[in-house]
Amino acid sequence: MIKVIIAGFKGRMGTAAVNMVFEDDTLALVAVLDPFAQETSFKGVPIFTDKADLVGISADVWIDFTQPSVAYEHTKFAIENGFRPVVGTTGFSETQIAELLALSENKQLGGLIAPNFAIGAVLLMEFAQKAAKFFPDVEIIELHHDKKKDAPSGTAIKTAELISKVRPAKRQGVSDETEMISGARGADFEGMRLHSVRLPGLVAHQEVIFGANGEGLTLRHDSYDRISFMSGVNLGVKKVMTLDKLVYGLEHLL
Ligand SMILES: NC(=O)C1=CN([C@@H]2O[C@H](COP(=O)(O)OP(=O)(O)OC[C@H]3O[C@@H](n4cnc5c(N)ncnc54)[C@H](O)[C@@H]3O)[C@@H](O)[C@H]2O)C=CC1
Ligand SMILES: O=C(O)C1=N[C@H](C(=O)O)C[C@H](O)C1
Repeated sequence: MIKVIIAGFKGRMGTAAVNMVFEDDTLALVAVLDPFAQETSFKGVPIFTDKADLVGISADVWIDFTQPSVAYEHTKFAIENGFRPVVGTTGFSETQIAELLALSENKQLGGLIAPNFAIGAVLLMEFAQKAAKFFPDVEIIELHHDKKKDAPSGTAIKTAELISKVRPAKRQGVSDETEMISGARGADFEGMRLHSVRLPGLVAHQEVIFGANGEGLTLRHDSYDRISFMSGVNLGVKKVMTLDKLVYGLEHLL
C-alpha cells in the first residue's frame, strides 16, 4: 500500500486527486493539507493546515496541487521529510528545479514535477520538439480557465524549453517590429512568442503553430475535464516509489 498526502486537496485538481486515490485499492490517503481548511477531518482523513505538523507522519508520497507561490517550498519540504513529491503545481524556475533535483539525489529519494499529467499533452510536447527541427518558426498559444493564477502555463514553458533544445535562439518577426499596445506579441522565450488566453468555460488547451514557406502545421491538445490528468498522476505516484531522484516531466516515466 502506498501512503499518500495531498496538498491542496480542496482545489479543482486536489479534488480530482482525492477521488483518484480513493478509487485505487493500492493507495491510501493518510493526510491532507490546506491552510484555509476549517474542518479537522475529511472522509476520515486528518486535515492539516500547517505543513510543519506533517513532520514525522508515516507517508510515502506527497501529491501537490496548490499554487505557484508555494510550489518550491512544498517540494523542498517533502523531500527533506522523506515524502516522494509528485507535483503538478506550476511556477518553478529552472534554478529551483535544479536545486530540488540535487536535493533529491542527495537524499536518494524519487520524485516527479510534471507541468502536465495528461498523456496527450506530453505527446503534444514531444511532437512539437520533433517538428521544431524542421520548422524553427513557432508560436505557442495556451488557453485556460479564468481562475488560473500563472501565465504562461507550465506546459507552455516546458514546451518552449523542449523546442529550444533543438531550435537555435531566433527572434521571430521583423527586426523593426513595433508593439502598438504593449504585450501584443506575447511573452518572449528565446525569440519564440507565447500567448496566454483566459476565458470561463475553458479547462486546459494548447496550440503550437509552426510556419514555413508556403505551409503551416498546427498541433493542438485539449483537456476537457480534469480527469484527463489523473492516469498520469496515478502513474507518477507508483513510479516515484522506484526512483532514487526527482525527474521533471512525465515523459521520463512513460
Ligand atoms: N500538472 C498538471 O497536469 C496540472 C497542474 N495544475 C496546476 O495545479 C495547481 C492547482 O491548480 P487548481 O487545482 O486548478 O487550483 P485551485 O485554486 O483550484 O486549488 C489550489 C488549492 O490549493 C490550496 N492551497 C493554497 N495554498 C496552499 C498551501 N500553502 N498548502 C496547501 N494548500 C494550499 C488552495 O486553498 C486551493 O484549495 C496550479 O499551479 C495549476 O497550474 C492544474 C491542472 C493540471
Ligand atoms: O492551471 C491549470 O488548469 C493547468 N495548469 C498546468 C499548466 O500550467 O500547464 C497544466 C494544465 O495546463 C492545466
